[in-house]
Formats: sequence, structure tokens, C-alpha cells
Amino acid sequence: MGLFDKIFGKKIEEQIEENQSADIFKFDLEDLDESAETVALDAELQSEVEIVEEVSEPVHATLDVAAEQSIISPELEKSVDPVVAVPDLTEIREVEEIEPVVVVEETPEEIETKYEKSLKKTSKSFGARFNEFLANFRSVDEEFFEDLEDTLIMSDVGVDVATQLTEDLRHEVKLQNAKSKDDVKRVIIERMVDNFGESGLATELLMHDPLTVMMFVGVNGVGKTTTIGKLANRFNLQGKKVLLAAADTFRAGATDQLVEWSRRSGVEIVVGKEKSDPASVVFDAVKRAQTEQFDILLIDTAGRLQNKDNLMKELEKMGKIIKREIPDAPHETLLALDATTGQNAISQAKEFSKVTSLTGIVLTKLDGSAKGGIILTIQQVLKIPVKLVGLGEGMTDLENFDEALFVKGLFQDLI
Ligand SMILES: Nc1nc2c(ncn2[C@@H]2O[C@H](COP(=O)(O)OP(=O)(O)OP(=O)(O)O)[C@@H](O)[C@H]2O)c(=O)[nH]1
Repeated sequence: MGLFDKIFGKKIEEQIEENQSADIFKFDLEDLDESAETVALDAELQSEVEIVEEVSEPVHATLDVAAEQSIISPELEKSVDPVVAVPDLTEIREVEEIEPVVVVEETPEEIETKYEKSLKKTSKSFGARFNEFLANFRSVDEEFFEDLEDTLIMSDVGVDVATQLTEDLRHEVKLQNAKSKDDVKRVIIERMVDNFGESGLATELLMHDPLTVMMFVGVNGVGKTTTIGKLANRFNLQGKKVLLAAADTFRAGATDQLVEWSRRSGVEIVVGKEKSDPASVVFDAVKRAQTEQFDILLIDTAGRLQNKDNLMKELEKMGKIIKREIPDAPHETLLALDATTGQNAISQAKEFSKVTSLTGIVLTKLDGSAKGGIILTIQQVLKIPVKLVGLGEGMTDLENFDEALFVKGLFQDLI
């Protein structure tokens, strides 16, 4: 049974044979394979990593809950160089000291309503385009399919997916002998929904015992820090011991922002001095997470696509440091993408895929976007599962990605 049947519960005609030509996926994931260049880089990084281990006692601090001032304490400000040994300022906050967070368990209905509300803009623009297209419907001819392809492209489905879908629909419309406007509309939506459901990608976050390490990557401003804050809060409410690592030491203010989220969600954080080596923050955080038996470590990173080589080196270095302690970690490397950027998000995903192996996508700002249709492209073209969606700026506005709720929110005005 296709996703369409599962969601909308209506009987559909027999599906045409699944069209699975591998070459519809223009994005070639073999770019991810380790190249000779990467291996050479490893050797180079190896020596850097050693320095981190031997020389650097990473600078870290835990926010004093009461303190309103900067997270960098006076002692830390005085320390000359993060590579030179500095006093260990880390302290673990007692759970009692942490600000109480109101626990509100969401019902499935509430989650569904959230999806619906967040997808309003997308489904409105989707619906409007399709209704306009169908209003011009005369007959199923070549012009019809050309217009359909244009409509799909304008709906942020992406050129490759639009072309493939149109091709599928040519067969399907014939097969189902769809002639009337309603028949055609129905076939189009069925095919789109079922195509989506056929991705077969696992959308759940991968959790590991005793420690789950999740690394967040993405360009500036897409919502990494906010997502980490929301997730930290969620895990904390589930009774998990959560540690944050502020490994974006490049952008002034990035650490402060994450510290604020740690305070709001009531979890601990490891921070580095501004411009210190992000890998040393990661190293320290992993060590602490292990020795102090944290359940989850969430790592925030800097995203500077304008400098791909540096980004690659930095992510590789962090990856090596994590793997040295925990060979199968990071268990998740999640790319945050801003839904409002539409197809640009796809280009970002392709670029990041080249520098690091992604396990999933967090699609943020779905609530402010009319371009939620890009989820269809992300899953079909990139073959990377969307695992989380950001549905607002609030602490609880993060949901696991649910295909059925998404599709329902996207298409229900058209059914
Ligand atoms: N409406 C909406 N806003 C969001 C969502 N997620 C994040 N934002 C907002 O997006 C802005 C940027 O979010 P950040 O979390 O700072 O982004 P970032 O990727 O960490 O950015 P850098 O720290 O600069 O790398 C903030 O104003 C957030 O409140 C979301 O799901 N919905």
C-alpha cells in the first residue's frame, strides 16, 4: 500500500511499475568516498590532533546559572593562550540548580495541528499553483505535460524530480485512463505522495548506548544552535543527561547563544575561548561526556561554505577526535537547512555532502516558508532522510519528521 492510501485512505488504481532508473538521481554520492586527497589530509591532521592531545588542556567553562554576565569568566579572560595549559574551570551544575522547565507532553493531535499550521504557507502556494494549472485544463496532451512540469518546478520540487514525476505521470494517466480534470488531479497527487513514501529512508534519530554523539553542521543562520537548544530540552525532559559542545568558536556570539540555550534547557555545556581550536572543545566534551556518563552529546559547529577547504579540515579533525574515543561516532551528523531558501538548500546539502558524511537533515523554519516542497527533492535526489523539522522559534517547536503528517499538511487542500 502506498503512502497515499495510508494517509488519505482511498482506493487507488493499480500503480504502474515503479520507475527506478538510478540515473534520475543526478547528484552523485560517490563524491563522498574517501579520495587520495582526503587520505593525505588525514596524515596532516593526525599531527595537529596529536598537538591537541599533548599540549592543549582545552578551555572550558560551565555557565553559572545566576550569572548574567559573559560566559567567559574573568579567570578565563586572563588566560593567555588556549593551547597553553589553563586552569580547569569546568564545574558540573547540580540538577537542583538548573532552572525548572515546564514539562508539557504534546498529544498526537497537537503535533498534527502544528504541522498543519506550519505548512499553511507551503500548502497554500502549492494549492494555488495547482488549482491555476488545473483551471486551464483542456485535455491531456503534450502541452498539458509541459505545463505540469513547469508547475512542479515552480513549486520548489526541483527540476530533476519534476521531470521524473512528469514522466511517471504520462504513463500513469494513460494507465488509469484519466480524462476528466478530477481524474487527472487525483493521479497527480497520488503519484507525488506515493513517490515520496517510496523513499524508504529511516527518519528516526539513531540513539546509542551508553553515549549518543550528534554533530550539527550547516551554514550560518540556518538554525543549528536553535535546533540543538530545542533538542537538548527534549532529551532533558526525557530524563537524559545532556552535554552541549560549543565548537563554533569562530563567530563572536555563537558560543553565548548556545550557552543561553543550555541555560534555558537546563543542560551543561563545554565552551572554548573565542578563536580557540574547535577540535579541542570537541575533544574535551567527548572526554567529559564519557567520564561523567552523559547520555547525549550535541556538538554545534561553524559553517563557512565560502571556505570549503577549511570547513572540510575542521570537520575531519573533529570527526577524527570523536572517533578516536568512540569509533562509531558521531552517530548522527545532521545538516541544518533553512526551508525558506528553497532550492538553495539543496545546493548546500550537496556541498556539505562533499565534505562530510551526512546521516540526516533538519529542515528549519518550515513555519515561515512557502517552499516546504523541497522536502520532496531532498529525499528523492539526495537520498538523505529529513529527521527533524523546525516549526517555530520556541523551545518546543521541533518535531520528528513525520512523512504522513507532512504530506497531509501539504496536499489536503487539494484533495
Ligand atoms: N521561524 C523559525 N525560526 C527559526 C527556526 N529555527 C531557527 N530559527 C531562527 O533562525 C535564526 C538563526 O538561528 P540560529 O540557531 O542562530 O542559526 P545557526 O545556524 O546556529 O547560526 P550561526 O550560529 O550563525 O551558525 C534565529 O533567529 C532563530 O530563532 C524555526 O524552525 N522557525
